[in-house]
Amino acid sequence: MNRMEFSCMWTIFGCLAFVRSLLPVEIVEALTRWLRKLNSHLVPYVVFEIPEFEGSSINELYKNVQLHLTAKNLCRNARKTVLCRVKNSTNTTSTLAGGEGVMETFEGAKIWWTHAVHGFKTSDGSSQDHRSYTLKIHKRDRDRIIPAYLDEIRENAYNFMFKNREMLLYSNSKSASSMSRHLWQAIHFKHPSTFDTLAVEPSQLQTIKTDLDAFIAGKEYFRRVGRPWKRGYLLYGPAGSGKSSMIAAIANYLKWDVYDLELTQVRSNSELKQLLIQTTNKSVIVIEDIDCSVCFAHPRSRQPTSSSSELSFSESSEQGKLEDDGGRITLSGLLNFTDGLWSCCGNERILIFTTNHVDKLDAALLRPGRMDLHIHMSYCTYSAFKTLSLNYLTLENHHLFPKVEKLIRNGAKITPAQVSEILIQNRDNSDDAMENLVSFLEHRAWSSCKIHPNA
Ligand SMILES: Nc1ncnc2c1ncn2[C@@H]1O[C@H](COP(=O)(O)OP(=O)(O)OP(=O)(O)O)[C@@H](O)[C@H]1O
Repeated sequence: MNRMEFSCMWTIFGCLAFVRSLLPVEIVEALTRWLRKLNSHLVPYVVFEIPEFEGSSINELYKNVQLHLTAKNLCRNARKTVLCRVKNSTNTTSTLAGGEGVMETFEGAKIWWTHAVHGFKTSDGSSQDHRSYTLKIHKRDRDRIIPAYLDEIRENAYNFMFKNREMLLYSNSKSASSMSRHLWQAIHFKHPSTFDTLAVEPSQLQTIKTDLDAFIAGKEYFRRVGRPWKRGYLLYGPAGSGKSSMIAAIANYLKWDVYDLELTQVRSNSELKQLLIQTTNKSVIVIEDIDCSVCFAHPRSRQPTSSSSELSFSESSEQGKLEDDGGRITLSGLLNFTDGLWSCCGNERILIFTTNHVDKLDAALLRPGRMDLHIHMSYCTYSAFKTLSLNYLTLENHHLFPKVEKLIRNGAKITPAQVSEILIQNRDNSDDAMENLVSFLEHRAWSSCKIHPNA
């Protein structure tokens, strides 16, 4: 703008102010209303600014927007992005660079995002950045969209954070409960087992994945049918069939924390209730070897035990009457833990029981609603063996594969743990690994008298 234009502009402003002072207030107000209408007709958008800081505190919404855009991978459409890594994450993510913009649609409305970064000097002379996002939306969509859209942003940001943070493994040790009101102690959970490393039948794996996916997507469904949003799995099978590995794979798949509940350390039903209350949403609660922790087997025929590691009762829970054993946990306490009123104190929890002896468990514990999915972790099948040989030896084929298949199909029992041990010991020589495995299987077949090794 040159000097001439500048002085013209000031002359116009001056004239307008003069005219305004001459007009009656009613006319000024009517004119203002009319000008606003004209403006809204000519510029049909509203713009919201979301600064990084509100005073000296961080504006959570700014962070949420950043994570939301990253989570939805919207930045891929921008010309320039900033690469970063969320704390405790191994994933690299991208966010919008300053001056960049992207567009998304939400419930039919178009929403434009721009990221602004302005450098400025602080009073002590140092330079800092002022960052903000601006959201532009059509005026007609504002009231319809904004509240739900902000909720969506918050939820996406939370889920993204959750997926990228470090997972925790909690345990209820006695020292934890005696020292503080916190009944759980946590360490970082870094188990390497995933659905890709697990050697189980592909169809079984698919069933579990489908069930998990349906569960986590089922918030509205569970609410509509009036059921607490939780799921119970029973993993059963011989020692070394991969029950613990499956739990770790489930937790890694969901990226949920794991609460490893040691029942023998729990002193009463009320402590069990407290432990449940102190678990967080989106967590896997595990009770391993349930048959060894609590004396459930054939309840009516059992005598109460005084052993501190075994908990006793005298009647089946479904009939209602259980022994009041003066402060220790009972079957009814455990059943309440799994599906009583207190079990609904949070959301999105998966409860997993494991046992090597499913036949020893009380039917009350196994019924649907408590244990919704019964997962049989079996001895190693041929396809499970192939997964292990690929994972441990990168071996897709070998002239001894048909022999292994025949031995396994004819009933030679070997657990995935035993197979992996043989493969890991011979990981530098796949021929040795296969020969050792075959002789192990032959020995198994021979000792179980199912087949003769030379058959
Ligand atoms: N199905 C499997 N797939 C891949 N690896 C397995 C599998 N089963 C066992 N393993 C290997 O064997 C080891 C022991 O298995 P895991 O502890 O999961 O078995 P488990 O059934 O829980 O045994 P237990 O009943 O004795 O607790 C694992 O660390 C893993 O390396």
